[in-house]
Amino acid sequence: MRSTPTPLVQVQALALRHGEFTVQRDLDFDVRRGEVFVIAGASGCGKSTLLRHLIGLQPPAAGRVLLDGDDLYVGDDHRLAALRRRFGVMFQAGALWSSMTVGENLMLPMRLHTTLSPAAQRQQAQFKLALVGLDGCFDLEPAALSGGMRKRAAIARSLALDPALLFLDEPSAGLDPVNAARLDELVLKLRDHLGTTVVMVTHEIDSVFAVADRLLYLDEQEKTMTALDAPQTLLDHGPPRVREFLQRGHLR
Ligand SMILES: Nc1ncnc2c1ncn2[C@@H]1O[C@H](COP(=O)(O)OP(=O)(O)OP(=O)(O)O)[C@@H](O)[C@H]1O
Repeated sequence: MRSTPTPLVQVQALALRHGEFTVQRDLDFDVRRGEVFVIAGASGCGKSTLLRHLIGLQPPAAGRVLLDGDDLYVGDDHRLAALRRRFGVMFQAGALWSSMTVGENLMLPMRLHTTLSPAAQRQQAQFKLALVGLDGCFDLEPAALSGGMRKRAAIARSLALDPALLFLDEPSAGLDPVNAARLDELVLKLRDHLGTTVVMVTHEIDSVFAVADRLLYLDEQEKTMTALDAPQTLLDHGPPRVREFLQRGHLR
């Protein structure tokens, strides 16, 4: 009998609080290997707070977050740092160090966390830049890139250590439709060509339908998750507030 692999991320009875204020409670879900998993919901429902819990930045008020079966919040900072090296993160601002070239930005995590030679680091950085469609940008300053290019460079940097799991916070925020669509294509490329599992927060409904295998809906009024399924299934058969949320963008 074959045993099922442990889900990459397991969230169990998780409660999110800021001080006394409960943002969300009773969150129970798994992120499966190789899927694009989108976290969605109305503004202020707790998407960013959940993301912070998933990447080891905010210990839960209750419940657990497991990465590959390992509890993120058990043990010392050293252990947490080692667990965090297993995934990549691109924050909303997608900030790169402005004092370094794009290539140096990509090489920095390798310099800090690997034993690769400088030549190998350079080769890896160039490979990652090509992957996100930024060949030839290695020696540029980040300021010379457009907004969409900067986001893609930030994604390339989050891939520096070849993570199996990538967290993206609002990757297409502030981008025009063409660049937003390019970013969606990149997310699908990472999933389909590299087998990367992607957990993504987004407000963009078009993007949800373009990339999400499953969507987790955090309900602001119920203060818990009220849906987890494929976007089209939720559009057709989800709870009323989730259908309304998805229709708003989808019928534009
Ligand atoms: N550091 C904090 N201290 C206290 N309350 C906070 C803090 N950060 C967020 N909150 C509150 O927690 C709730 C959830 O915020 P969060 O930013 O996670 O929501 P969100 O769904 O990501 O919102 P948005 O879609 O607008 O980015 C909100 O009511 C917010 O005001």
